[in-house]
Amino acid sequence: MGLLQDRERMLCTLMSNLKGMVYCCLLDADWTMVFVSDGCLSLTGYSPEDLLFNQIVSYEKLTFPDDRLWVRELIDNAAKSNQQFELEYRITHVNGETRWVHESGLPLFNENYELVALEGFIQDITTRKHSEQLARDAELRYRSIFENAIEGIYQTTPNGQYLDFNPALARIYGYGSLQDLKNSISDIQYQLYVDPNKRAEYVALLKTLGKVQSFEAQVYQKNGDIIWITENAREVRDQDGQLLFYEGTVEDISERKNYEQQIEYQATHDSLTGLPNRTILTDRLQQCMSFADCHDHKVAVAFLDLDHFKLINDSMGHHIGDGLLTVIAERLSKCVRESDSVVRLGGDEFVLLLTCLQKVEDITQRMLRILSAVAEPCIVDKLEFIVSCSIGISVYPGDGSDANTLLKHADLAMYKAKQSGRNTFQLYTLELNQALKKRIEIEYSLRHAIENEEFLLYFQPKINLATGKLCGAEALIRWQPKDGPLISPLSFIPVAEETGQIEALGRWVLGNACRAANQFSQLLGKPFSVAVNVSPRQFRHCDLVSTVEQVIKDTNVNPGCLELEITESCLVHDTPAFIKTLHDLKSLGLTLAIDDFGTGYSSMAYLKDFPVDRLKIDKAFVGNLENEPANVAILKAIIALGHSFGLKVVAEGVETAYQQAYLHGMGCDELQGYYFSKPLPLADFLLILKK
Ligand SMILES: Nc1nc2c(ncn2[C@@H]2O[C@@H]3COP(=O)(O)O[C@H]4[C@@H](O)[C@H](n5cnc6c(=O)[nH]c(N)nc65)O[C@@H]4COP(=O)(O)O[C@H]3[C@H]2O)c(=O)[nH]1
Repeated sequence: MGLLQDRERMLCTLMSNLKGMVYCCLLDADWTMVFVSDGCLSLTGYSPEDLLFNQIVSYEKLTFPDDRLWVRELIDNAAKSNQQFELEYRITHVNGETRWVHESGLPLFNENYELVALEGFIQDITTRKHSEQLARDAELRYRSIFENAIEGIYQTTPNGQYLDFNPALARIYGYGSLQDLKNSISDIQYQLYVDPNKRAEYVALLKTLGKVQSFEAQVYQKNGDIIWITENAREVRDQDGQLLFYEGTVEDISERKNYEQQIEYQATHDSLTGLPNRTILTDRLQQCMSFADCHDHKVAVAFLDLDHFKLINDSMGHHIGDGLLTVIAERLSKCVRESDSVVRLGGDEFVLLLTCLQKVEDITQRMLRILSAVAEPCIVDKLEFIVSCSIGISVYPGDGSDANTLLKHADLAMYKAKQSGRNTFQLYTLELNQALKKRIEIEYSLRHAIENEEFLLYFQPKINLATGKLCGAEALIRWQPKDGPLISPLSFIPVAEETGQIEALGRWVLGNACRAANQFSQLLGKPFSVAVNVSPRQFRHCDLVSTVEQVIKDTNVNPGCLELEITESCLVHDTPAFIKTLHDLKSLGLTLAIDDFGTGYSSMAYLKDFPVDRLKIDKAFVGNLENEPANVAILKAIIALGHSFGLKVVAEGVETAYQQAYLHGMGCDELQGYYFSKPLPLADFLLILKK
């Protein structure tokens, strides 16, 4: 008995603590409750007494009106077939709120198997229902985003099969439908990615970082077109950390990529010729060097500069210059192999990177081909031009281990090729480097020397053979650096010529020679002539006539005491302008001499057109008079030629009594040479004059 009471009490406790209502009801129209547990209050808001026997409210009333019909139908059917039932529906709480409930119950029969009541349990599931609703709403919302997103969204297996994707993905990849894409791509790595390694990279990133961001790659569209995409993706794992799939988004960035590529192309290529420009030269060369290292090859860096291009550009106009450059660029591109590069540095300078060379000798053939390709006639604007080029070559690894050194050495060699007469190529050598370094040093210090007036004039006497007396002097420049030995003009005049520094230097010489002539004339009490060397560049580039005129004015020299020595090579340009310059100079009252006669083209024609007074026979013909009988014939011919044009003939470089006597015998007018005196500093020369 005690045990039974205990069980009843335990059941009562259990029922009153249940979160829900235990009930027993009749199957009438009100679902009249004959028993409800204490849970009634929290479920409905009514106390059990209010609901029992429909005291205040019936359960039928509490059932949400829209649900009443189907709830009854379902329970009736279950009861009739003696089955347990479970259902979820709504009730109205006493406070007016609608609550979701879950009911499970079963029919009760009496001993005559007549259905008499229902027994069961009703639980408030509003919170769960809300969560489910929220989840459904969210699912709907996200589905809509998924379906309508502009970005492609996908889930794939780690080994590259699609699990799910949205319409945008199919659209981006050029497929007509989701199904189309699903049927077509079964291996993303090899069917989609242009470079399958990219997919491997993507998977590796996901494995190490768990995600990829802004991962850019090229993929094939259905029709074979290639597009650029960017992907963001992550790994999705289950609660145990097992990898389920990859999930990510795809954006078509072809437009941006194409634009970037276009910008990059413009930045790295020359707009005129379409060749790569200097911005990528170092990188390219670096790549070639690394490749050469791996394959034990050599790389040639050929620095190519067109000869006299500036002249064509300036005289014919830039459109002709541009046309020529385009033609040459095409020819150069055709002369090289696919693995080689042709870069336009700017202006008329190109650099060729020749790869896969086994030995330096291979370069010669290729350079000869380039020289002759460039020298083919070019037709631009229906005009025919013939241009040549000079090429300097350095070879990796022998001539430098980094890009800058190789380029610098190729440039130096090119400079040498220009010096060697152009239309040729020159390989870089160590000696060349040293010589050019020296030359650059001279060029650099010459600039300061001009500013600091580190120059001196030496004077070498000229002897009149008829009288045996001093008849003039040649002014010869010397460079006396502050803390160094005297430098010969042979070292720095050619540099000054090339760099244009000769113009300032020439003005300095002219001024000082005129002042010296004044000094000498004053000392002797009669005009004394000083000869000055005028370089070819002075003739070509500056207004020589007005410079000389100005110097004569400034120094107040007697123009008859100034002689200008022009080298024979200058005279070859017998253009009307050049002849006019000679006449204009002559009209200033000075005298003109042709220097180094016999070493140039010695065109006799110019002797009759040019208003010159003297021929100076080059010392090469005098020096070997004793041993070279041929020189005798030449000397005789030159002297006769000069005299036949009414010119005085001067022989330079007389070093022996024999030479002096011989030249005397041949009728030479004046002599100059170490036999009489070396060139002397001003003070020493004044001493000779005084004697
Ligand atoms: N072996 C030998 N040499 C003799 C003898 N007599 C004279 N000489 C040298 O022969 C050169 C003659 O000058 P150049 O032919 O005009 O050749 C000159 C000239 O072309 C150039 N030069 C010198 N001064 C000037 C200048 O003020 N302006 C320009 N533009 N060039 C200059 O530099 C060249 C060399 O000048 P320097 O060294 O002074 O050399 C001078 C002179 O010292 C001799 O008996 N034997």
